[in-house]
Amino acid sequence: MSTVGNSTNIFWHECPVGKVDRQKLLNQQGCVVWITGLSGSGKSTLACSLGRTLHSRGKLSYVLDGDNLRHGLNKNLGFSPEDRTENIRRVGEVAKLFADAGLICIASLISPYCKDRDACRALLPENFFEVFLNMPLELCEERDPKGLYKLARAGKIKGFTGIDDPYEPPSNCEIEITQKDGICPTPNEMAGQVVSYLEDKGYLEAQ
Ligand SMILES: Nc1ncnc2c1ncn2[C@@H]1O[C@H](COP(=O)(O)OS(=O)(=O)O)[C@@H](OP(=O)(O)O)[C@H]1O
Ligand SMILES: Nc1ncnc2c1ncn2[C@@H]1O[C@H](COP(=O)(O)OP(=O)(O)O)[C@@H](O)[C@H]1O
Repeated sequence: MSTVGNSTNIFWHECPVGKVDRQKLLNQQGCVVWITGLSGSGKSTLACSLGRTLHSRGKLSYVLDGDNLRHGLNKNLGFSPEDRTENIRRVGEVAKLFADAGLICIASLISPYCKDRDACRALLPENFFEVFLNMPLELCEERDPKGLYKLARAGKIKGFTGIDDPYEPPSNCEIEITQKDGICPTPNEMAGQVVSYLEDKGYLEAQ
């Protein structure tokens, strides 16, 4: 019997079919690929390209996209530091469940604070891979596909990441994607970098 947070008198139930059984079924290993970066850095593009590449190789993945989750699970959260922390905490817990289900879970959120990303990593230390989409603010702002940077510069959105809210770059990420000679890798190339990493680590086959 345990007490966890505000939950008292609770019990953990084990099921006879476990993560290893599910991984055998899927011929892959469950993990979390956590993509962090500024708005407009290409997180959703990479997440979709990675999902497509894995799918074409017969690997089961699922994308948890920050913007999308804010339409449902996280619709009661805004962009204050406390709400962003709660947003990341919830997605970290959901990602952990997907990884336990045996899936390659691709989480794609700005996740601007190191401590929040580190807390997610601590939920599954062996199977958490942080991908830093390290694109310059100038490029993200030039892309501005939703016009949000323009609104933030005009003071019409307050607390916008990179403008008047901080983005803390990771110091311990597994994969960093950057421009080379001022050129951004294509979505396919970005996905390829992540797939190669997963393949080298043996995640694309059962244990
Ligand atoms: N103030 C502010 N700052 C940053 N982003 C903002 C803000 N307001 C709205 N948006 C839109 O919300 C998307 C980011 O949601 P996330 O859940 O990834 O953010 S966070 O991780 O909680 O910081 C982000 O999507 P992406 O552009 O895909 O990153 C924006 O479309
Ligand atoms: N590797 C890339 N090369 C060229 N354009 C890109 C690349 N990745 C993303 N983009 C473009 O940049 C914009 C922002 O990408 P998006 O994936 O929506 O970023 P984020 O999810 O980080 O906000 C989109 O218009 C997208 O088509």
